[in-house]
Amino acid sequence: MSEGATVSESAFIEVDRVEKVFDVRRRTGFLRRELRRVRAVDSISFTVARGEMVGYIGPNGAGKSTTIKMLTGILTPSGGRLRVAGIDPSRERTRLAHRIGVVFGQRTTLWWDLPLIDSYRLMHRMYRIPDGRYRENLDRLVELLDLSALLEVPVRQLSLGQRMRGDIAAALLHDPEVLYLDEPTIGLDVVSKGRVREFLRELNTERGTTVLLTTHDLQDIEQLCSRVMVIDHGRLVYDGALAGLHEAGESERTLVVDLARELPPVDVGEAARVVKVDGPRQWLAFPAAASAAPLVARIAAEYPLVDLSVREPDIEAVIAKMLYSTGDAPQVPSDREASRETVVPAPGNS
Ligand SMILES: Nc1ncnc2c1ncn2[C@@H]1O[C@H](COP(=O)(O)OP(=O)(O)OP(=O)(O)O)[C@@H](O)[C@H]1O
Repeated sequence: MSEGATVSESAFIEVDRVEKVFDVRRRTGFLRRELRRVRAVDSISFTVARGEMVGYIGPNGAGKSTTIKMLTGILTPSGGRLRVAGIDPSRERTRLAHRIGVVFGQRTTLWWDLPLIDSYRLMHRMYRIPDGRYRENLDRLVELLDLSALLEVPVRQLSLGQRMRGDIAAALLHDPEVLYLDEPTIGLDVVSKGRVREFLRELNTERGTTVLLTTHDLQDIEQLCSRVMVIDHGRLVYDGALAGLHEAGESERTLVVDLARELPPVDVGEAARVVKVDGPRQWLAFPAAASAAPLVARIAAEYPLVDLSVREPDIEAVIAKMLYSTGDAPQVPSDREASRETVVPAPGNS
C-alpha cells in the first residue's frame, strides 16, 4: 500500500490543539534565577488540504516560526497532535524531509562559498534524488527561475533576489509535496517579488504543491492565497478569506490621485474620504474589501485625473485593527502577554 493511501487529502497538514512551551531562565538578582514558561503556541488547531496555498500571518513574536519549526520536525510540540502527509514530524523527521521543502527568507540553505550549482549537486546526493529526476527538475527550475547565468557564481556574490530564487530552487529539487515559505519576498525589489510570486503560483497550479506562506507583505497573500490564518500571542485568531480579514479589521486602502491642478478635496460621497491634500495630490481612504475600479472611474469622469496609485494596508495594521475591533477582553495583547508567561519555581534557586 502506498503511503499516500492513508493520508487524508483534505487534512494533508493536520494540527490539533498543538502547544509549544519554552522554559526560559532569567537572572533576577546576583544569585537568583527565575524560570519563566513562555507559551509560544497555545492550543492551535487547523487543517490544510493537499494543493492549498495558505497564508500564515501575525505580528512579531506571534508564534509563526515556532509553528513552522514544529511542522518540519525541528521542534517537538509540548502537547497536541501534528501530522504532515500522514507523518509525525518530530518522530520521523528524516522521512518527512523527503516530502517537504523549506525556504527561510532571512537565512540561506545554500553553501555560502560554493557556486550555486555545487549546492544543488550536494542536495542531489543528500536527498538521494534519482539522476534523471534531478536533471529534469534542475533544468525546469533553472529555466523558470532564470538561474542559468548564476549557476557558476558563488552564493555570497548573489544579490538578495538572486539568492532567494536560488534557495527556492534548492527547496524544490526533490519534488516536495509541501513547501513552507518563511518571508520569501523580504527585502526584494518589486520586479523580483513579482517573479517569485509568479513562480509560486505556477508551482501550485501545475504541480499541486501545498504551500504554507509566512509573510509581512499583504500583497504576497493577496496575490497567492485564497485563505489566510492569523496567529497572535500563540493563538489562532482568524482562519478564512483575506476579504473577511479586511472586513473584520475594517481596514482601508489608500488611493493616491494626482490631479491636473490644486483643487479642493474631491467629493465621491460614501465611497471614500480624503485624508490628506498636498498641492495637486490627494489621498483617499476606502474600504480594503471594496474594489478600487468604480472609485477610479468616478474620479476620472468628474476630475482632471493625471495619475494614480493604490496603497495597501500593511499586515500589522490590519491585524491590530481586527484584534482591537473585536472588543474581546482576552484578546487585548497586554492581558494575553501576562497569561502567556508564567513564573515557575526554578530548581537550584538560592
Ligand atoms: N527557543 C526559544 N526559547 C525561548 N523562547 C522562544 C524560543 N523560540 C521562540 N520563543 C518565543 O516564542 C514566542 C514566539 O516566537 P516565534 O519566533 O514563533 O514568533 P514569530 O511569529 O515567528 O515572530 P517573527 O515574525 O518576529 O519572526 C516569542 O515570544 C519568542 O520569544
